[in-house]
Amino acid sequence: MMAVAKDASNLEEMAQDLAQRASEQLKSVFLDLLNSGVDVGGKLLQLECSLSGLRDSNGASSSRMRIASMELDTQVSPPRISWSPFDRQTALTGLKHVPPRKRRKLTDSVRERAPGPDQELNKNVLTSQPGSGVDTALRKELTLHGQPTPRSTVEKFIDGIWQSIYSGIKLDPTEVIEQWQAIESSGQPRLLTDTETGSAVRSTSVAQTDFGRMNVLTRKVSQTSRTCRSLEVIVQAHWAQCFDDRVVELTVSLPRENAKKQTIVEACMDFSWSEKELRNKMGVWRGYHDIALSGGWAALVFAGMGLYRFCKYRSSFASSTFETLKARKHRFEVAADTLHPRWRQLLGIIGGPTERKYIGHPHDWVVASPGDEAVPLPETYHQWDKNFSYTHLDEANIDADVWGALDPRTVSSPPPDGVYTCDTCGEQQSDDPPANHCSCFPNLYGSVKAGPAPVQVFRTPDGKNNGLVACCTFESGAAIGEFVGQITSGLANLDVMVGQTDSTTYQIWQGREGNHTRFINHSCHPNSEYERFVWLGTQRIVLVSKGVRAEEEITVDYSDVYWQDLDKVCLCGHAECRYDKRSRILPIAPAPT
Ligand SMILES: C[S@@+](CC[C@H](N)C(=O)[O-])C[C@H]1O[C@@H](n2cnc3c(N)ncnc32)[C@H](O)[C@@H]1O
Repeated sequence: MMAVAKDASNLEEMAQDLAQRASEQLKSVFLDLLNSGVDVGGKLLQLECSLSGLRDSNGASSSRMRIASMELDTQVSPPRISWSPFDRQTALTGLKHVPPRKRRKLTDSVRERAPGPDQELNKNVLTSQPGSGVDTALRKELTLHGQPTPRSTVEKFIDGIWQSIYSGIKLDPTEVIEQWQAIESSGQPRLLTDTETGSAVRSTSVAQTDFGRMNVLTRKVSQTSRTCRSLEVIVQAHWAQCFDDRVVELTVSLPRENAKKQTIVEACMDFSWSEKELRNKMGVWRGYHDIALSGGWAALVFAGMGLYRFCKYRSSFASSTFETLKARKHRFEVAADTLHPRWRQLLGIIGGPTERKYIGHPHDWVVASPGDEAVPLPETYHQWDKNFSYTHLDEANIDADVWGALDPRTVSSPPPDGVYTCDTCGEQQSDDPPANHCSCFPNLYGSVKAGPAPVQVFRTPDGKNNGLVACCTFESGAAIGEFVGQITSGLANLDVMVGQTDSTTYQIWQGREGNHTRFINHSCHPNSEYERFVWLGTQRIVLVSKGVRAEEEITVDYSDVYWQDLDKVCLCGHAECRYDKRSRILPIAPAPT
């Protein structure tokens, strides 16, 4: 496959687009070849797509760029197809160098069953003592499980929806109204400060500078523009439905073809467009309509930048695409309703329902089987505890009855100069982002908070009750969350994490309060692991991805210590499961605590 670009500035965008489409087609070319029965003589075949630019931005002729490549190895049985994705860095500038990074990984047990009265509390699973089973983990940023992760166009489209729902930009129609009122009252565009709109004001003096004010204005205009764009696609999708309704209306007195023609003429008159222009737009708007119909309005409203292209080229418009979107409809709605409480008001413009369906914290809802509505979290524990409730915490809660004013996780007293240094990277740590230079887990510590982790509590189909599913990819080395709960001691016969510093042993219990890490199930082949980390002199337990794909269940190894005295069967389903054959087979996992 060869494509030619006239202008080098378009090359990269064109390459990305072609790479996406080519990668989907190359595989079927190879599969056709194999199915046709052609004898390729036990060879290694390579199929490559490249893009050539006639000249670069300086007018010089530019070289060929490899955008996709696939290998067919017929030396093995069955033949193996491997794929190299388009990588901008590789294609344009050579391989990006990612420096290895030292990490403290917990190689021993992480979760424990709190010992009963006859057991000793002596399993020091988390310890900051040197030489205690700590080793180094290297960060792999570009791969998952060491493999490139090809994503189909539909998967990328869905990724875009999740990223937009979880991005810091709130989709809120009141922003548009406030901006409009400000323009009306002063007769010209005016900067609304955060105080005027009731939002949190940044405490630093930067907020008072021209730059700070410009940041606020730019954010507001971006938000406004995004909201208007959402209104636009809602209206256009609804227009496609109204078009069909009008055709049906006219069909009462006209043959169907004539009715359609007349509807087009009516629309061309109102839009002042030629029929060709209208048909072009109609194709795209019908795409918006089909997305809203299958994935719900949230799928359309939060679709990322690729929406127009997705609907214009329609290369993925197959029934399977719409089934895929339909299966995620309620998942999108749970996230959209809880993170953007006012987004449904946008539907008011077409007379659609504006009432929120899912109220509360994103993890107050358990997403269920594809197509089913989400259920309130407490309901999923009623069979064990009719009064179940769960409080979502951002920070650990220290049990004052046990510890008083002391935080047992403290590993060092405040340095005389007040400056904490990271044990891992050696850089200065601070809760004040401009003063912080440690970027070990930037989504958890020291940076401006990026919002909640893109994960959902889901109903497992195999008897583990709930679990945690990733909405977006977590690259290997990325933090999924801190193990947050009640910092206590002396609990018995409950699931706890045991932590230990040089001087103290403590328990973290997530039974009634904590965060999303509480819902993570065990697997004998997990895709995440716990690492200990010290932030501002306090020990933290961080769940770190080993390469979690979007839509995959997040799992961790609870360890032998957890399972050894437990009368439970492991339901992880892995071929090398260590605890699937226990003395007693239970139909459903006992009450998670
Ligand atoms: C921390 S909770 C995990 C979330 C839990 N599934 C829930 O619904 O709340 C730990 C409990 O989940 C269940 N569980 C986790 N992993 C499991 C596995 N691989 N096999 C069986 N049960 C598991 C056990 O009941 C365990 O006590």
